[in-house]
Amino acid sequence: MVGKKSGKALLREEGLQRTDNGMKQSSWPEIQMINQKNYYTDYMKRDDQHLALRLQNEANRDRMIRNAKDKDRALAMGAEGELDEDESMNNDGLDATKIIVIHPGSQNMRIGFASDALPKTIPMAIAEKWPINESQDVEPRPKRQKLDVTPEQQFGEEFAKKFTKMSNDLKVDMRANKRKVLPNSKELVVNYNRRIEPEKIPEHNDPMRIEWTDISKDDPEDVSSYFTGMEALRIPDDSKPKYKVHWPIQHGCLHENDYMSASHLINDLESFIESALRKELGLNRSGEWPQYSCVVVIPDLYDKKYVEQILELCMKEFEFKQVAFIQESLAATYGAGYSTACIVDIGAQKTSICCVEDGMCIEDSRINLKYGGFDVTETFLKMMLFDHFPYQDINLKRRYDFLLAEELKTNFCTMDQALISTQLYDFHLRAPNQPTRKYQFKTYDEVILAPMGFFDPSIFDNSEKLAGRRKYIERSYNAYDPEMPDDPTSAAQLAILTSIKPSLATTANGFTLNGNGNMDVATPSKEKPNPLNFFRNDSEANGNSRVTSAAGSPAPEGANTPVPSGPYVFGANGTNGGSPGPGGTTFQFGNGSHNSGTPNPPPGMFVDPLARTQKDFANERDAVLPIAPLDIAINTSIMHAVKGEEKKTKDFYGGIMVIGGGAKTPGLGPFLEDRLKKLRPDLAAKQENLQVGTSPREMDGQVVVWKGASVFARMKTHESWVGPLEYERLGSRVLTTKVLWNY
Ligand SMILES: Nc1ncnc2c1ncn2[C@@H]1O[C@H](COP(=O)(O)OP(=O)(O)OP(=O)(O)O)[C@@H](O)[C@H]1O
Repeated sequence: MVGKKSGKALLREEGLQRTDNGMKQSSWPEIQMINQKNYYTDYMKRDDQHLALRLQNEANRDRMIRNAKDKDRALAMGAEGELDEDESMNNDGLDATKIIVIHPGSQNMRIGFASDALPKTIPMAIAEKWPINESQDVEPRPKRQKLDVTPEQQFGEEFAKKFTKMSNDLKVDMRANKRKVLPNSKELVVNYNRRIEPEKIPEHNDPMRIEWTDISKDDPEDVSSYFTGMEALRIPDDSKPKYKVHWPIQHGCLHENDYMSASHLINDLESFIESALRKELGLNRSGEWPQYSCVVVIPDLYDKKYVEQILELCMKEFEFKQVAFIQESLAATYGAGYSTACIVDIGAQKTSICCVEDGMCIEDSRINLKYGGFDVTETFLKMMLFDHFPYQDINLKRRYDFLLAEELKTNFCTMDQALISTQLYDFHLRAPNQPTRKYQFKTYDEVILAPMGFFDPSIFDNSEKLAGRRKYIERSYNAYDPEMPDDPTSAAQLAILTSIKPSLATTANGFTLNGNGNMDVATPSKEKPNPLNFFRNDSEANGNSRVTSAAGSPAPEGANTPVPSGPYVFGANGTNGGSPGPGGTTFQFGNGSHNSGTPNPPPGMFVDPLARTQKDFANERDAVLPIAPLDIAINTSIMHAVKGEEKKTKDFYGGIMVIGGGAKTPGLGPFLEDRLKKLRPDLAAKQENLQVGTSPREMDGQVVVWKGASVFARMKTHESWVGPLEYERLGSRVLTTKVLWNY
């Protein structure tokens, strides 16, 4: 029987093709069928796509066979059940005492076994014999603009103005908070400090005298020997022979500016880790290292070349059994035991912010700012020197002065307004081969204004933070397209950079990103709009001023493109309900930006031939120093994480965790919370909607990342380990299948 379609079915079919007014029913693009004749895919055809899986399966099979054999043996011996799972797992390299966890940092490296409760912390410094030491090599820090002038003049007019303004603003704020403000506190401090002469104490009478590093056992002719950590920092500056201290990592990146060649830098990194393995972990014989697995913590916005370099060191030099990587923020959530949080990690020279949800970093929320606790130390000294600090010769490039300055900052800086009054303190200056000198000095608002730099980073000296970057080590490019930079970037980071350099809002290929994160087609070059118009139209027209003039950040090109100045205001009148869009000044930039940072133009669209290439765009982006007030940066990060979802907004604002050494500044948490509440008054009403906390269970905020990495190291379920066989076959390409995120 020949079937007939029902009337309804016929109508339905017709309806799909046309409607009464002849228009299509859906605006979804029609997807053409793939022509099977010409169809090609390399999915699961390349070695790197299935090698990891194959090796994993082989390992599982071996383990099952081994377990079965063990069970048979146990049965034969009549001891069934005695073999517990943990015991059998020990054979698979998951014995925590055989896993090394390393967290390198700009100032400190943390290292330990995954079984340790706490890591060892070592200053990440290495000293080698050198014709001159570091304080002779570069000018003193804080950088004095003029010498032989009064202390108030030595840092230049701009600093003087800025410091005075911050001082006045603080007074106003303190009065508004009903705190006592005496009119002459500053004069009292200055008058006291300028009169002080140090009291000399003979070294043998100083009970706290420092044991300087004994270099007599180091052969002066042996150029390959070195000291690391505190030993390096305690080598007398005037030693014979002289030593120079290098810091292989600065601002969270390889410190190219400190070296004459890439190989020297990498050698130092290797020597530093090697010395930590020997001295701190007691693994003296290199023959032992292949028995150990290693987990390395890397930044959220890492440089691929850096990760690949570490992988190479671990595989080829240390010959570890296997290596795994974890990102800092993710590790922090493991350490704290949270599944969802906004992690704010204030280190020595970088601050990273990232929203983590269900065990994954939200890629577009990652932000990496180039400031941290070291900037507070330097600024505190600058402010104290300005106020006639009695030890005017202090120089952060001298080892003993650096240690002293860190001590002063840690002991006296606070963000608690209640503690701000004229205070009398003392310190001991201990320098090698000199009598100890005891100084007294007074402080007033310097102790709070220096850490307030986190919220007004133009007070920091940002002038040389990008110096020497990519001097030797090029950025990473896509293996199949050598013109396509492929270091990870994020929409939130780009928003920060764009707020400093608005021309970055135009992507490579000439596409302008609008406030919705969509691309506007570029007009031909002659009529190409000034990129700043984008901001004027979308932001300033809405009454939101934007953009900072963060000191040290390059200004946009062209005299006719002035940087709009003024405070950062994100969100419409500060009440943007978490949805970035044209109404606010939060910008959401394209999807899939983790690859190149800029979306590719949609097919068929006009591409301006004169527009920048992806490489130009990356160059331009890399030339901008990412600096923004901490509260603004957190807001930007969360906005890019939640993409307008109200529940998520509350989850992240309600779970901000500040960690890292810089976050130990007393009063920082409540101060930050207060600032965020002013930025987001819509969330401020309920305490649980906006909360800033530190690491739980009184865990030291400096080690929570390491702790989390050690938890990760002990997990039996993840498949992130890279073994020598995979590395030998695939090289660094193995990371694509082995890390938890898009590599
Ligand atoms: N109690 C404290 N109060 C204030 N600051 C502190 C305190 N303890 C440590 N710091 C500061 O913390 C910083 C070091 O922090 P941390 O060890 O987290 O940095 P890092 O991991 O080496 O750096 P980065 O994250 O930049 O790579 C230093 O600037 C130090 O002065």
